[in-house]
Amino acid sequence: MKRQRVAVLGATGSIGSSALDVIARHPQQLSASVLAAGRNVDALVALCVQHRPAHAVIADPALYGALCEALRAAGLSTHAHAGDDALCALVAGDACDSVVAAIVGAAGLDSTLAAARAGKRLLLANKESLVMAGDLVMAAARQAGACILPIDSEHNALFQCLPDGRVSAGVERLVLTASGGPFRGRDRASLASITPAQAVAHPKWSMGPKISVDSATLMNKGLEVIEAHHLFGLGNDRIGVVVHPQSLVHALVEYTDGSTLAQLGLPDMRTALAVGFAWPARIPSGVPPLDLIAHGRLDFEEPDMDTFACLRLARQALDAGGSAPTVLNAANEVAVSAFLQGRIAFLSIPAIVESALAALPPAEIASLEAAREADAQARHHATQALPRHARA
Ligand SMILES: NC(=O)C1=CN([C@@H]2O[C@H](COP(=O)(O)OP(=O)(O)OC[C@H]3O[C@@H](n4cnc5c(N)ncnc54)[C@H](OP(=O)(O)O)[C@@H]3O)[C@@H](O)[C@H]2O)C=CC1
Ligand SMILES: CC(=O)[C@@H](O)[C@H](O)COP(=O)(O)O
Ligand SMILES: [Mn+2]
Repeated sequence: MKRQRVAVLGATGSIGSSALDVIARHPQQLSASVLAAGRNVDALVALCVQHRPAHAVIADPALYGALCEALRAAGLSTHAHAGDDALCALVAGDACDSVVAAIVGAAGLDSTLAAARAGKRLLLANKESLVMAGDLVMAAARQAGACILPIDSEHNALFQCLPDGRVSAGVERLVLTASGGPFRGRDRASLASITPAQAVAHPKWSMGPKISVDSATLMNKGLEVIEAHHLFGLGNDRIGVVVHPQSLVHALVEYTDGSTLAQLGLPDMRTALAVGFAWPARIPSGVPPLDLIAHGRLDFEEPDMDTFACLRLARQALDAGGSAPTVLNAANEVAVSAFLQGRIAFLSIPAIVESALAALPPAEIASLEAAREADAQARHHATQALPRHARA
């Protein structure tokens, strides 16, 4: 494996931390050459002290001075940058060979697209960019010859279970597993008083707050169905979801001959990241092997789409096509953020997403501008809806 210089976008987050852990295990093969974060200068500089990247990027331009000063105070020669344009230029330029796209939300779209357009090895965790503008990202990667390595655990699992990571003749169906989240088995009435702290307490995975809430509403699985559609080119009807509370089987591929191939492993994202860095080779990730005897059992059940309406809404958006998934994603981001701030109730999340989808008919997404416009309209609609859902 050639030594890769890696840009880690979202370095201060959960995926960023797992990626840096794997990189640090392989100093001969991997180095972190660019580290990027949103607003957390202290955490970013602490990572720079540890990993000595050539470049550090803070998204908020108002924090550029603070970043320069903190790097200087730490005695580092790391070059400071600020803003999305600077990040996209670094991602597309000679500073890195591969890019871990792990910024949370639609904020990750431009840098993901920049990596795809520049033909980089793209370790894609930021599922929202595919939901928002999947046709554009996939087309850009195809045109530039960028290799997309799915990092989302289910899609990484599918990639591993498919020959050459692609759907070809003989593949019948893809099946994503879902943990069911912290409220699996609960009825709708019991979800009315859920607090942010309860919603982010994922039973199996340690993740950032936004994706943790998405797992609790099952929106995460809905986003993942759309993500799988773009990555593997199959329709809604050939992408199944099965609840598997142990989170040990990450996804399955059903073949026409009756075979089902599955990928199993402990719920630790370092495995998917190691696959992304090394594929088609394999490198140690720090994750221990799965001891099936110790775990004892694997359970599977149907998802409850009446109680957890977000999965149903995401499937409807995929069927509606055009801007509907973009609207779904943007309205969900606004609603989840308001929920995390304690401004709206847990059950208002699907209500706000549903109302945005109903209010904004699907439009064609033929350009990045069209995706941005649909995203902005949905954010506006969802933001306007917040006062009607305000908690007493
Ligand atoms: N965590 C997981 O196990 C998994 C995550 N994913 C996906 O990976 C992505 C990251 O998730 P996760 O690591 O959990 O999230 P976290 O909340 O833990 O981390 C988010 C990262 O994004 C940065 N960030 C936030 N806003 C901006 C912005 N406007 N511009 C640039 N950077 C920004 C944050 O920087 P700062 O610290 O400065 O705010 C932080 O580094 C998401 O798309 C998620 O869906 C997919 C599968 C599994
Ligand atoms: C680790 C990962 O890939 C997450 O997306 C995970 O799938 C979340 O778990 P849920 O199955 O509860 O959504
Ligand atoms: Mn996932």
